[in-house]
Amino acid sequence: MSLMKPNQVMELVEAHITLLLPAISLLFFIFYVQILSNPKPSLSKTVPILNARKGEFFPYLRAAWRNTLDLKSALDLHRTQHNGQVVRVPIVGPGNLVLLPSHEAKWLIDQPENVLSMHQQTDLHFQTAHKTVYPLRNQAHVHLVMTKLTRQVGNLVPVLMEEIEFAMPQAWDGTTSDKDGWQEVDVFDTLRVAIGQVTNRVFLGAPLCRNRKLLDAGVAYAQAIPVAAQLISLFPASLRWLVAPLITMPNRAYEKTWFKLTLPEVEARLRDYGKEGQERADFLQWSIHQAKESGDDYMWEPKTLAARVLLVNAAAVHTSSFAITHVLLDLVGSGNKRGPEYVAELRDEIRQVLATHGGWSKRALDDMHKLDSTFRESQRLNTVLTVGPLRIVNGQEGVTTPSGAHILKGYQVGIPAYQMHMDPSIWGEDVSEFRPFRFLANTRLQEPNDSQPARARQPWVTTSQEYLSFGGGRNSCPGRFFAAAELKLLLANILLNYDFDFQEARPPNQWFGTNHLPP
Ligand code: HEM
Repeated sequence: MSLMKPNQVMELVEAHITLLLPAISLLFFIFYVQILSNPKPSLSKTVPILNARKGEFFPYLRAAWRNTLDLKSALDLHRTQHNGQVVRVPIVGPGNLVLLPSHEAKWLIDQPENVLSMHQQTDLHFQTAHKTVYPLRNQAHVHLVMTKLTRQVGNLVPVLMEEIEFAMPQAWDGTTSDKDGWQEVDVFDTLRVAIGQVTNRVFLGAPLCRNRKLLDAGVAYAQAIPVAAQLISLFPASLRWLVAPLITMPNRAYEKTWFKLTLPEVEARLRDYGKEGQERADFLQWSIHQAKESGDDYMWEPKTLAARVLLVNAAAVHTSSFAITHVLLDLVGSGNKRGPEYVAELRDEIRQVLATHGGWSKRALDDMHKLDSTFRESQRLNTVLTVGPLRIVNGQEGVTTPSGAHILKGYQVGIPAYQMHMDPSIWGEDVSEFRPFRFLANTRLQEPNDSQPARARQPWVTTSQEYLSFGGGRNSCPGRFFAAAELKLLLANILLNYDFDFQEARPPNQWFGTNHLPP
């Protein structure tokens, strides 16, 4: 996933303009040649190209241009012109992408790694072989998120709430109120700092999690990874080793800042490891323990440990900042009638559940069904996964999909997740409306003669072949249980402490390539 807002891409580009300018004309040339050379022609003969127009010069290149600028319309074409069948999608970013019919989602997410590989896709997408990220040599952090962090969510609730109560008055400090007492806030820019702080309370502990330079370096790193990866992937494979050290210079700089600020803490923890009373309950400490148990010296190195936290930080902070931004825009943009009703219902639920449970706890969060449904609905409409889950065909002989398409080894396959989330036959005729309580019990509107039993409530973290915001199958987002707890606590805090100037509509999202981002 490339997770940057276009204005942030511009800021990054401006910051490195001296490096980029000399390369830009060369890049265009290489991109042109790469596209025209069409590395795997045998597939394109049998599989139509999405958005290519008959009789046009350079159809592949022009389709790539159109798909990159407006993937949303291209996905509509997939449904209307190609009847949702297998198509090839030239686009800047993923490259060599083949879109499968929505009904093959289950087949896709059920495939084992040796048939369709998620990890090869991540490596290719982020060009990890060219050191866009610090070389960690294994995926131990994914395992730790999936097991230790997820199991600890209940114990972390009080710490998360404490940090939220500390972070929010700083994020929305009220110093720029207008004469009526309202304060206009840039939701994304202010809440990404709060999310970074709260997340790192659990990753690194206090007071380090409140260091603004550290938070900024973490966010800048998360932005630099996909930018560098995309630049590198414009070059032919044989030239990448040459250009990558230049392109990844910003990544090295952010790592350096992160190391400077975190290594003293990491080294102190390593010195104190095993001493009585020094055990901390955070991701860094769990990583140290994991490294010790592994017996692998490289995992035990201070830089490896610090970089592991940095990488999980990159996976966690951006996605969660988008989610909180979207849900607030959805609520506040629900209009002057419905908006206050939704907020009042949510506040009632939060207060009632808190009274029943005597305060914040995991069980209290689990009982806030309306709050949970609000996030699930907002992420249905605003999924970061527009096409996906993406996997790379791994088998030597390629793979044959249930509908009979043979896809060659090395191609990426994905499902039109956004289209699936907007399909009226799944969600009902009001599919494009934000209905925060859609996911309470009896999700599917029950027709009078419907023989199907009504569905049980689906919590936000439940992935399925129809709901793909957190990906799907065994590789779906391992951080979703933590993310859901953190974000629900944050939204509850905001709802209980702030009022909103409701709007008749929310500002539209931005699309660039496969990115689907808040305004
Ligand atoms: C609302 C917030 C979040 C969203 C929407 C989100 C979404 C996703 C998606 C779509 C994927 C790819 C799954 C696939 O291809 O099937 C993913 C992977 C991942 N996410 Fe999240 N994520 C969120 C929060 C987090 C948090 C808080 C963490 C860490 C604590 C995290 C850690 C990861 C990791 C490590 C992976 C890669 C897993 C692997 O390599 O197997 N995510 N996430």
